[in-house]
Amino acid sequence: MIPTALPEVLILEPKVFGDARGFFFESFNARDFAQCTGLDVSFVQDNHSKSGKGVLRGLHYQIEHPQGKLVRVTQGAVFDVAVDLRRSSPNFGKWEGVLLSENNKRQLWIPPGFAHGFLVTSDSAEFLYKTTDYWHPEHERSLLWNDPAVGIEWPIQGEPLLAAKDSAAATLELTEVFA
Ligand SMILES: Cc1cn([C@H]2C[C@H](O)[C@@H](COP(=O)(O)OP(=O)(O)O[C@H]3O[C@@H](C)C(=O)[C@@H](O)[C@H]3O)O2)c(=O)[nH]c1=O
Repeated sequence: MIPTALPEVLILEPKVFGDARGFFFESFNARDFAQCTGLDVSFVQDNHSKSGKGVLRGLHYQIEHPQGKLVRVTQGAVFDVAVDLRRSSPNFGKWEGVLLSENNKRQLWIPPGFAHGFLVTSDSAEFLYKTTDYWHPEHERSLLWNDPAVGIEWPIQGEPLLAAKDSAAATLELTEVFA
């Protein structure tokens, strides 16, 4: 496990077994996850998306039923970002960005209370993640990806491809946050 600048956001690197056939690794093991993170969480939903180069999804969170997310990339590469939205946190409004790719096989743990998003930096990317709570569309919120008050340094020149809801997302000043 590799810590990040945001102490609750963790990078996990699975042990990959390569041989003449290809590779094998345990992409999730509940006992190892609990042991190496010290967390007692259970995952209830798995999601899978595919996106083209320059697509930016996020920055998403649920203001009620907040989800912890364990995210990874099985094809291509993304710049994955978490933003601490807990007002009481010393890191409120701070972000962390990590390259996740099919090659490095890194996984990122994003706890409840954080917004999450990613930018596809390869021609396309398949993105898989586990969540600790179910999707509650009525509680979904989007933080504006390029809010200067957050200042995420996205590795992009020009404009990303966004969903309408993400183009119209709220800034940190105006969005609902966690206590
Ligand atoms: C998130 C979600 C969406 N959907 C549906 C709703 C919609 O018709 C379609 C696409 O949804 P979205 O546009 O919200 O997909 P997307 O923009 O990929 O949303 C995801 O973004 C990343 C960054 C996250 O962190 C996730 O939690 C999630 O918010 O899928 C579900 O059925 N279940 C779900 O859990």
